[in-house]
Amino acid sequence: MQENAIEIRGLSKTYAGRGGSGPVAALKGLDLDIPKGSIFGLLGPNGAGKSTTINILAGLVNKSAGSVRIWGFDQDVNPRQSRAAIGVVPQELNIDPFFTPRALLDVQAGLYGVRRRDRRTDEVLAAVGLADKADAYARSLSGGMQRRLLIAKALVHSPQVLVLDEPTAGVDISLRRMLWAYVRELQERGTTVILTTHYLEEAEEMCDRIGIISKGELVACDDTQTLLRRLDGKTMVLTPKEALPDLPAPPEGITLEPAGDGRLKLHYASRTTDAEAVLDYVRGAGIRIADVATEDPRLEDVFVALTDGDASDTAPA
Ligand SMILES: Nc1ncnc2c1ncn2[C@@H]1O[C@H](COP(=O)(O)OP(=O)(O)OP(=O)(O)O)[C@@H](O)[C@H]1O
Repeated sequence: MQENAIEIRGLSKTYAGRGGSGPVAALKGLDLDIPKGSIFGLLGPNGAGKSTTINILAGLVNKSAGSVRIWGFDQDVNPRQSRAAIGVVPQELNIDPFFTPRALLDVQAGLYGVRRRDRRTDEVLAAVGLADKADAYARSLSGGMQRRLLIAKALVHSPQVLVLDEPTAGVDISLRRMLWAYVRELQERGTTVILTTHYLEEAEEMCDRIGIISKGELVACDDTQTLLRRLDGKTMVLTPKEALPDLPAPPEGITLEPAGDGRLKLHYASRTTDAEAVLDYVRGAGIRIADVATEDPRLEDVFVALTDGDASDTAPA
């Protein structure tokens, strides 16, 4: 049996330049497998190519080169089947204000050729908590409700793969919780979920597997736990009271970096090394502390680290 919900090979996209600027290579030969049944996080800094990838999956953007298989169907060979296998929730709230949720879902079901007797409008609306709004004008729905309606819209044709593009950007905590609970429920019922997010914590909490793209290329792709172990580097920045003495070699798990301005940076992995162990080493070295601060890796730092060579063991060839 086919193991992957999505198989992307050599995917490239070059946009014609906007406003007189030159062409933009948004994707440069992306290879990506997304296993069936997973909640997969597609991460990357602004402009990395996430939306381009998703829009190609959704059939909204034409690729320049490469191949895409969705649920085993090649987009070019079986466009109808591959399109039927995927539902995409866009970033923007683009709902016609004069439709009711029920009408909107009916139109969508029609577009996908779902027969009347097979329609699940009420079930889908109930699942996203909009049963009591089925006949209200969409313009009367709050932003959070509109987002849920977009998810319902992407689900009317019962796709095997659901893609959520930045689903929680600008969404309050309670709605975020609700969305995630629902995404988990979908996964339990067998749907493969792909989401893009800027929030590492969100990816950590939700995703079984994470792919990171940077400048149109995949720079890492791994199980979340494996990836996070590589990303949990912390830095303690220490300002000593006096000039630094000659330092003994640090214990395993701690590396030193003189900051050049008299301060000392100590890098360690918070999952394996306790901050207390770092401080013990500092005190043991006879350093008296005037000030101490810690730095967590930010997503941007992670990308820098991953593109600067140490990702070569997980980056695809
Ligand atoms: N229609 C377009 N025409 C020209 N260039 C585009 C177009 N759409 C995207 N780009 C460019 O392609 C690159 C990738 O953009 P894309 O939107 O896929 O990135 P992203 O990872 O989704 O970013 P973000 O996190 O900001 O949404 C960027 O340099 C962007 O400016």
